[in-house]
Order: sequence, then structure tokens, then C-alpha cells
Amino acid sequence: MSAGPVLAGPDGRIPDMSAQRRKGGEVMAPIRVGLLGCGVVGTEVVRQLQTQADDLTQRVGAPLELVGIAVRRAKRIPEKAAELGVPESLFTTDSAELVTRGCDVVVEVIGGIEPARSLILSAMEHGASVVSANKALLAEDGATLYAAAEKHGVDLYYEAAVAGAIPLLRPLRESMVGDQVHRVLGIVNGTTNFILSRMHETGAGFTEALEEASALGYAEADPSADVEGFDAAAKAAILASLAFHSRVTAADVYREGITEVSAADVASARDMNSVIKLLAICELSPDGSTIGVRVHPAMIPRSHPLAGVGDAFNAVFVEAEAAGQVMFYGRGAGGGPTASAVLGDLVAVARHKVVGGRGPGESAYAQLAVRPMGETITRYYICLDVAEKPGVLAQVAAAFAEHGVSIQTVRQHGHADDATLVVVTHRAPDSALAATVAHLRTMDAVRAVASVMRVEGDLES
Ligand SMILES: NC(=O)C1=CN([C@@H]2O[C@H](COP(=O)(O)OP(=O)(O)OC[C@H]3O[C@@H](n4cnc5c(N)ncnc54)[C@H](O)[C@@H]3O)[C@@H](O)[C@H]2O)C=CC1
Ligand SMILES: N[C@@H](CC=O)C(=O)O
Ligand code: NA
Repeated sequence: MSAGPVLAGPDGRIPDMSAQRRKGGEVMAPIRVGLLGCGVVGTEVVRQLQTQADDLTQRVGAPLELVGIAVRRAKRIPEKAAELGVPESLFTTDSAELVTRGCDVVVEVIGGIEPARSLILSAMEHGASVVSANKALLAEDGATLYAAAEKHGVDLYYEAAVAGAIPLLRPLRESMVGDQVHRVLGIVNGTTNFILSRMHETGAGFTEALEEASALGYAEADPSADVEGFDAAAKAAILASLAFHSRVTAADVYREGITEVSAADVASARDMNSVIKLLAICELSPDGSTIGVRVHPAMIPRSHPLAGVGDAFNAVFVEAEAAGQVMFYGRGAGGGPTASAVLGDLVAVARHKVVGGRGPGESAYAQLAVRPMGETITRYYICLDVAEKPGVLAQVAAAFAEHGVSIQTVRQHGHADDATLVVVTHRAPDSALAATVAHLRTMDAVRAVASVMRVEGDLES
């Protein structure tokens, strides 16, 4: 059953079908595409499919025929159809039926775990390759999806799932797969980068900046996934899996979001000519036997290349043995940029349908274990409210020394009851820093541990 003809372009023209003609005049059948979800990303996917119909036909070698668009609510169909200029008959609320219609490719941009997982598995079972933007699902249960893709001989592509428009997963899966990756570090959540940038640049409040990010289509349906770091953790799990050829799930990732980052932290960072960014860091241990995967806010100097990454932009460094450092930068969120990555994957898997063959499957052969966060070695910024009495500084320094954490700089602000000590440490294990902080909290001289933040790069003191 077909829902209709190849969609016309915005000028009303039917795409040029010359690319359908193969040697001997053979006509290539259209590649049948089913779309699950028509929200921020899905809407842009339909728009780009229409505006680029001719070019996509040429690039694939066959026209892409949109055979159905599954949406959740029927009452939105007339409005969506009018907005996109497509027939209402193309829409359905029966997503389970759409994936069994004999699609060549199913594009999943619903999000969440269920029903997305069941729909993808059913689509594969019915012979469809799958393009998805769903990092939450890939990070929770990518292994099941990969296994199904393998079993049914179809592709599973998900470039949009990490860092939106930026080509990052295919470079890791394909271009850099001959190298030994040591570290992947970057900003992979647009919403939190937008919020932190606003807090630094305009002094905007957290809630106000989050509302703006949601209105711009950057935030997840439940924005706590962004601000609590779950979205970045899912992306870190995907990056670590691909970089280190191991199976890493979201549950393996150490995660802190940005909800505890205060205006005072932002001001402190400014005093130290630094900024606060939510970083995802995936790294191989020096002996190559384990990996660390973490997401947390970090203070970085303004001179650091990631410090200038503003708005909802993302940027990721990949450090590899032979390649050295490679940087990826671009729009990490928003309907248009994300749809660009979806379309890239769609063309790739559609070509495979036309000429045969498949893209890479899962490569988890290395099976490296994820080490506990306590073993991570990094530097820290600690802000303490202290009583301004003789000997306090010595007591604080002794607490750090007792746990083997070496202090790089200490600065005191204010006097008497308002005194604040800002300590920046040398590199130390996370467990040692945690023990130091627990110790500081028991000391009479320390009124409060106001803030603890990890540091990347060399801060000015
Ligand atoms: N918005 C962005 O900047 C980016 C989003 N993504 C991912 O893309 C996916 C989609 O994101 P958005 O478009 O922003 O979300 P959205 O919430 O705007 O759109 C999802 C749509 O799916 C619909 N839906 C839910 N259940 C359905 C079902 N069973 N059948 C049919 N439709 C159903 C919802 O009604 C909604 O319209 C998510 O996995 C998200 O994490 C990835 C990168 C960037
Ligand atoms: N909510 C996500 C969307 C893209 O992945 C983000 O803000 O980065
Ligand atoms: Na991407």
C-alpha cells in the first residue's frame, strides 16, 4: 500500500526522475520512507525532503518517497498538513502499522525509550533500515538495536543523536576507525550551553534562559534531561562506545547537571578569567585497560578553545594516536540543523538500498570496563565560606594535605564573617577530593562548602 506519489517540490514540480534510469533504461523504484514523529525535528525533515527533492533523487540514485508520517494526535493533522503543504492522507496515528508497510527506511524522531524501541525493532523486522536521532534509546539499549539490524541485514544510522548537525559519529565509526582514540572531550548539549552562555554574557537567570532555549526548539520534551545532564550523559555513552569499541550505556556515565551552578559560581569564574561549561569527557586510562566517561560542569580558562563556544553550539575534540587533535564544531540542537544530520543518514542508507551493501555495525570487541569516578584524576575549584580568624588558612590547607590533595592557589575575598576562600588544586583523584570536601564540612572554621567544581585547562589565579 502506498500513501501517494513522490512529493512535489515547493514550486509544485515533480522531481527530475533522470537518476532513476540505470543502464538499459531500468527504472529505479522509489525508496519508501516512513517518518515517525513530526515535532521540532520531524517537521524540518519533511521540509528538507520537499525543498531538496530533485537533488536528493540525484544523490541517492532513486527518488525518496515519503509514504507516511506518524503523529501522536489526530487533531493536529490538518494544521500540520497545511503547514507543510502535504496531503492529510499522508498522516497516520498508527505508527505501528506504518513501520509494517514495506518501508525501505524508517526515520524515528519521536524520542524516548518506548514506543520508539518497539517501532524500530518492528521496522527492522519488516526489512527497513533505520535512521534515528534518539540518543536516550541508543545509550540505554543500543545493543538490542544493533543486534536486530545485524539479524535483519539493515542499517542503523544515528548521526543526529550526538551534536546535532555536526558530523561526529560517522567520523568516529568510519573516518577515524583506523586510529587509536585516547580522549573525546566537548560540549554536547546545546540547551545547557545556551543557558550557561546567557548567564555569563547577560547575567540572565537560569529559568529565563531555559524558557528561551525551549522556545527555540533546543530543549528535550522534558528539559530536565538537559539541565540534569542526562542528555549529555547519553551522548557521552554513545561517543565512548564508538571511540573505544566497547559497550557503554548511560548508566555507566558519571553525571552532574547544571542546576547547582549559581550566579556566584559564574562570578567566581569571571574573576578567574574563566567560564563554566557542561563538559562530556570520555578517556582511555594511560595503560589502555579501562575508560572513564563523565559529564559535569567544569571551569575552563577563557583561552581554552571550548570557552568561546556560545549559544546552542556544540564542539568536540577527538584526540587520537596518529591523528592528534581533531575538532568538530557546529550547531548541536534545533530542528533545521538536526534534520540536516537526519537527511545525511537518510541519503546514506537509501544509497545502500539502491546499490546494495550496508554501513558499519556495532564494534564492541574491545570490551573495556568503565572505571569508577573516584579514580578520575583532575583539578578542582573549591569555594569555602570561612570564619576570618587566625589559623583558618592553615587548618584548611592541612585538610587538603591530609587527603593528598595539593593546592595550586588560594585566594581570600572579604573579611570577618563574610570571608570566602577560593582554592584551586593540582591534579588529584576524585575520591581524594571527595574525602577532602567531607572533611572540610566537619570543620568549625568552615561555615559552608559553597561550591566544588572540576577544572579543565590552566586557570589564571
Ligand atoms: N530538538 C533538537 O534539537 C534535537 C532533538 N533530537 C532528538 O530527536 C528526537 C525528536 O526531538 P524533537 O523533534 O525535538 O521532539 P518533539 O517533542 O518536538 O517531537 C516528537 C514528536 O513525536 C510525537 N510522538 C510521540 N509519540 C509518538 C508516537 N507513538 N507516534 C508518532 N508520534 C509520536 C510527539 O507528539 C512529538 O510531536 C528526540 O529523540 C530528540 O532527543 C536530537 C538532536 C537535536
Ligand atoms: N536537547 C538537546 C537537543 C540536541 O541533542 C540539546 O540541547 O543539545
Ligand atoms: Na551529529
